[in-house]
Amino acid sequence: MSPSLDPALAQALDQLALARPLLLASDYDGVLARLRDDPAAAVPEPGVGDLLARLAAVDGVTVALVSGRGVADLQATSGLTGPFRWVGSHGAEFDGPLTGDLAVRRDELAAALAPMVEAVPGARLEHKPAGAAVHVRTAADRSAAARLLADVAAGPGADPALTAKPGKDVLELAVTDADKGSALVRLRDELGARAALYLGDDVTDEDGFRALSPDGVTIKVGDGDTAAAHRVPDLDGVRAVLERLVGALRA
Ligand SMILES: O=P(O)(O)OC[C@H]1O[C@H](O[C@H]2O[C@H](CO)[C@@H](O)[C@H](O)[C@H]2O)[C@H](O)[C@@H](O)[C@@H]1O
Repeated sequence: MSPSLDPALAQALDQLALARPLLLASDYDGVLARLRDDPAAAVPEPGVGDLLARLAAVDGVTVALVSGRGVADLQATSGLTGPFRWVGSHGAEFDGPLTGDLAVRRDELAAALAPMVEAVPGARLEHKPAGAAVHVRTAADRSAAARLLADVAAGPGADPALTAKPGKDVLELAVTDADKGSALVRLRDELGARAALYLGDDVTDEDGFRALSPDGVTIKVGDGDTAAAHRVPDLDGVRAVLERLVGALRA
């Protein structure tokens, strides 16, 4: 059974459910899927895909997945197939895959990062559509892991043409300045949404929380400072939010 929600959040969700058009947006890793050592193993929590599909089937409701992952990776890893809006690469993939003109800078960036990552056992370089991410979750030497992230930030990451996207055991450098906040506002405006919700757990989700404040229902998953108006402790709390919305929308 899902945990009960804070009364203020429950009331905000019930109120939100009355609005049309309505945008329901969520981050993926750490929100809909538990964090794993292997990013390819981060599949949705049981039942979450069904809840999202039920919400997306309601007239006037759009469900959007807004992730740091590339859209192709997000679709393949999640296995989700609902009629969702897919926004990937922290907002850089909005209308489909990125065009080729960014590819050269992205590939040069990955080439510069590769020897730094190879020098730290367990660290991993992820090649992404709009940049490259240095992952240290599986680096056993935590000092070396922290040093690598600091060196990446101070070295290649100091290039003003790049945007740093810090996250959980990861530092991504992106060749665009897209962010989740701008993507959410664009989506909300395109839909003419009268109300919007965003669920997120990580640093890059704060752009989304700030962009939808003060009117949106913004929900931080887990601990830490946040600009979100509400909080749930974990992924069971996320399921409780989705279930509450399904009930309120009678989806
Ligand atoms: O914006 P999100 O949907 O939260 O995506 C953020 C990054 O998620 C992935 O990395 C994170 O999750 C992995 C799987 O649990 C974990 O191994 C890693 O330590 C986390 O940082 C993904 O690999 C990145 O591309 C996303 O940017």
